[in-house]
Amino acid sequence: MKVIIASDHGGFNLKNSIVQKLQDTGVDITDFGPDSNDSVDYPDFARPVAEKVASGEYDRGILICGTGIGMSITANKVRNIRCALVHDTFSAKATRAHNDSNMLAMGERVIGPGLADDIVDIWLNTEYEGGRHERRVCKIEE
Ligand SMILES: O=C(CO)[C@H](O)[C@H](O)[C@H](O)COP(=O)(O)O
Repeated sequence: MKVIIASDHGGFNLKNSIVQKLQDTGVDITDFGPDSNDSVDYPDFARPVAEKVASGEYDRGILICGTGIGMSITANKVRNIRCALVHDTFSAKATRAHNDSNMLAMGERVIGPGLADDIVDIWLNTEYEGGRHERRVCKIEE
């Protein structure tokens, strides 16, 4: 699975710690940036990353800002993106199983790195259940 990640300045430290963790566990992770915690505008990172996931260049995308909200709002404007804003492990599992989410957004100012690592691990490793959920996901795309 090919994964791409980006942040703004508000999510810079959490992004780096997630990149390190995923690299250590052998995940194919691409860091889209930024490379410093200088102030940047989250749509400038969310949109291109969402487009790379929507095009199939990457299988999944992870976006981190201060709250995750601006990133998720932006990503969900790209067709075929289902970006879930998640700050708990139950939702991480549910959004993969039920929504087939292909992007994950989190806020560095909301949760700590330990919980974020657990969320990422669950989100990357939970399969979509299909079945009754397929009809609903299709309606989102329509
Ligand atoms: O988009 C956001 C809120 O929905 C993010 O939390 C941003 O990181 C935040 O707005 C950035 O705020 P700052 O005061 O410029 O650091």
